[in-house]
Amino acid sequence: MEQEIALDVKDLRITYKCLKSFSIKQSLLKFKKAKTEVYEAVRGVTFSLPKGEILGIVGKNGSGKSTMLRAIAGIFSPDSGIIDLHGNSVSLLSIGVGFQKKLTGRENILLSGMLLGFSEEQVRGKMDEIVEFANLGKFIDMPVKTYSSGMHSKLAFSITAILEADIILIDEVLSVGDARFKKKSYNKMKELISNKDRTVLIVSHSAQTLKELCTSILWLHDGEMKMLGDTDEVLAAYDDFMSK
Ligand SMILES: Nc1ncnc2c1ncn2[C@@H]1O[C@H](COP(=O)(O)OP(=O)(O)OP(=O)(O)O)[C@@H](O)[C@H]1O
Repeated sequence: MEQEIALDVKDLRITYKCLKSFSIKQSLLKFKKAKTEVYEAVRGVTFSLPKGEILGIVGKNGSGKSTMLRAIAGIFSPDSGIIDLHGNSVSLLSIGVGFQKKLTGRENILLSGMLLGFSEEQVRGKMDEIVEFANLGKFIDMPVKTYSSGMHSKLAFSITAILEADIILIDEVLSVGDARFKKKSYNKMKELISNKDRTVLIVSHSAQTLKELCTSILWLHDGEMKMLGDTDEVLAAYDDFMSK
């Protein structure tokens, strides 16, 4: 029987446009416009992920891992290429992804949940479970700007983990939080992954985590695909490359 595909990524290209460093004084004097510099962070990435697979993504710093996950999550559009979610819901678990700082944790749960595509009723129905998992005490009713980075990621993790999208994107988040939360989130992650209908993409620098969780690995290098395949094989080649 043919495997059902959860996610197709075809010839994905993502560029960042930044202002070239220039002197404001000079450009004002010469009436020159600041030039933009284009940087291709993801170049021609193509893969298909069957439903239920857990794909690990490795690559040295700056190789395009987070950029690719953010595009798959729909946070920004690629310059070209196709991301086909085959009708699946997707959510990104990442430390850097923003909450509304002036709103409380509880208000952010509602907002984030609805941004993920859940109805207000669905999010309210899961509210107590999310609040309990996040275990932030009185901080849950305080503005997120008062949170430490660990508390921030606890809230982010709890929202994504309890609301359970079809495709979950995890960006290095398992390595943050205090020891107790780390263990709890790791176990929750394993529980989520054990659902055969759920498809997961995990960016991590921990070979041990990837070995334990993943069914295959994609290695990105300078925005391009260097290798895609069996977990042990790709991790061994990557380890060899990084230790040179
Ligand atoms: N907002 C941005 N503007 C300009 N360039 C950016 C921006 N964000 C990332 N980049 C560049 O794009 C490239 C890919 O960055 P990305 O964060 O996707 O890499 P990564 O593989 O996730 O790295 P890391 O392992 O350090 O988290 C890097 O060279 C980075 O400097």
